[in-house]
Amino acid sequence: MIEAQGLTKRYGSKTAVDGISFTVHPGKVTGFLGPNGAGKSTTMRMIMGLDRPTHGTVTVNGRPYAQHRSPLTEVGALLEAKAVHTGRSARNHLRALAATHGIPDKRVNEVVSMTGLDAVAKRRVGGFSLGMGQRLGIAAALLGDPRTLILDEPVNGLDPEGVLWVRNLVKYLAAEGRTVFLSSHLMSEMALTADHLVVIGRGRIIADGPVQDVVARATTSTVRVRSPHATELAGLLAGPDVTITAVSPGVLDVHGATSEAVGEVAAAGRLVLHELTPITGSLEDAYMSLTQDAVEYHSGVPQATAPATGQSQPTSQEQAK
Ligand SMILES: Nc1ncnc2c1ncn2[C@@H]1O[C@H](COP(=O)(O)OP(=O)(O)OP(=O)(O)O)[C@@H](O)[C@H]1O
Repeated sequence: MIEAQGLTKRYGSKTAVDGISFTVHPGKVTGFLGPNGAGKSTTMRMIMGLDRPTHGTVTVNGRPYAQHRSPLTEVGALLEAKAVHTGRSARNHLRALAATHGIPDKRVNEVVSMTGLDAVAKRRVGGFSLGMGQRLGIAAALLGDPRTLILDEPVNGLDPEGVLWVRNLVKYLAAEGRTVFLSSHLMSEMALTADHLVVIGRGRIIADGPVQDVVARATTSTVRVRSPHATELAGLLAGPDVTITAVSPGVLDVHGATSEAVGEVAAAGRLVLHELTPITGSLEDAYMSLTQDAVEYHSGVPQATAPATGQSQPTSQEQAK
């Protein structure tokens, strides 16, 4: 478990983290989201005792990181994937790390296999690709078989197979009862991986809750309905809280009514429906809406005239979660 209370970090006049309080619970994957410069890495560094809070406290498994006798068995972290001795082989890098923490060599072989590094374990780390470096960083984080894992952008640079591997790995580790806290800018991936979200912007908490709640609160849901009697149906559905948009001939988007209500109105009016689909916003929609006032570094690229980015629900992947 990770518990932050009034956690604050100032660098000179810049407040990177501004009095945040949150708890990361075991048994779940908690995603840590926020725009560039929001304070995610600074928060993770404070959790790991690498930066001292200006105010407030943060504990891992009940104590500040530095007070753990055997920190590697408590917390494993991937903060800077390339922070390794580039002349060493991957296996020797892990062996050196294991030796200084009293971890047996056997565990090195286990994490090498777990992270798919068997074939390259003898190669010098200096020649590793970004993705291989990420795998090595994750192997190092797992070395102490820790109860808590902190992963800053673990899928950065990984190929699709690697992204899937990280997703399955962190879900497995959480299902074992571990605490998993990870950041990513890939919303679609986070939607598939995380159970819970902490969203920060300009150093402050913007949202903290189960993924579905965060998405539901920050997006509007729509019911897509297709009927040969669309005009008549629109007339029956009309009301002060209901907005109806004609998408194309015979297709309506209804805001302000549930799919059950739309279906019942259609049945009462004896109107045939060819489609009745609840459409919820995506995590990306929610994230954009939540962080719109917290983005410090705006790009100057004009927005594409995108259709509604909402997605049908539930998808087979979501059902499989
Ligand atoms: N050592 C430092 N000295 C001065 N300012 C810093 C330092 N580290 C971070 N900052 C500033 O603190 C703010 C938060 O940075 P941080 O790296 O924690 O953000 P982040 O959410 O991890 O961003 P990103 O998504 O880009 O990695 C930024 O404005 C950054 O410039």
